[in-house]
Amino acid sequence: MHILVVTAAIIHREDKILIAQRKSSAEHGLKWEFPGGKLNYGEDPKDGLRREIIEELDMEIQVGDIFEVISHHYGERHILLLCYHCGYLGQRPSTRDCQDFRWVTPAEMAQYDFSEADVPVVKKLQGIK
Ligand SMILES: Nc1nc2c([nH]c(=O)n2[C@H]2C[C@H](O)[C@@H](COP(=O)(O)OP(=O)(O)OP(=O)(O)O)O2)c(=O)[nH]1
Repeated sequence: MHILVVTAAIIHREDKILIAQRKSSAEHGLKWEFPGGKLNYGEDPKDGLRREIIEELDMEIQVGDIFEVISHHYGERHILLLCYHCGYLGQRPSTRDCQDFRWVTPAEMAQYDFSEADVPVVKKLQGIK
């Protein structure tokens, strides 16, 4: 048994945040999430997050301060989700390793089906934690 460390980016562009939809073939397929992924052994979390955003969206970001840390259990699977505020550097994202993406306001996130672990993150962004 071990904890899976996952980094996720809260990428701000004016009043909107980038959300991504998982591929239908992935676990939690078609759920919406904050883009990111699993941290590799020995990797700095901010470096890992920059790497994941390139792999997923083919885009460079500036990784800032931590926004929230979520400990969540999906059955036997325990994940530690590190969510960082990130700066948008102006590059257009692409669906390199995701189904879709959208720029949405925190209020608009209510219309999307997020992975369970993200629900408290969405609430915090909406200011209703
Ligand atoms: N990236 C990301 N993953 C999340 C979020 N919420 C959440 O429960 N997860 C879960 C889904 C997965 O079980 C795990 C992340 O795995 P992943 O499949 O995205 O990671 P990865 O890109 O490194 O995957 P892979 O190389 O193994 O295909 O964390 C979130 O907001 N962002």
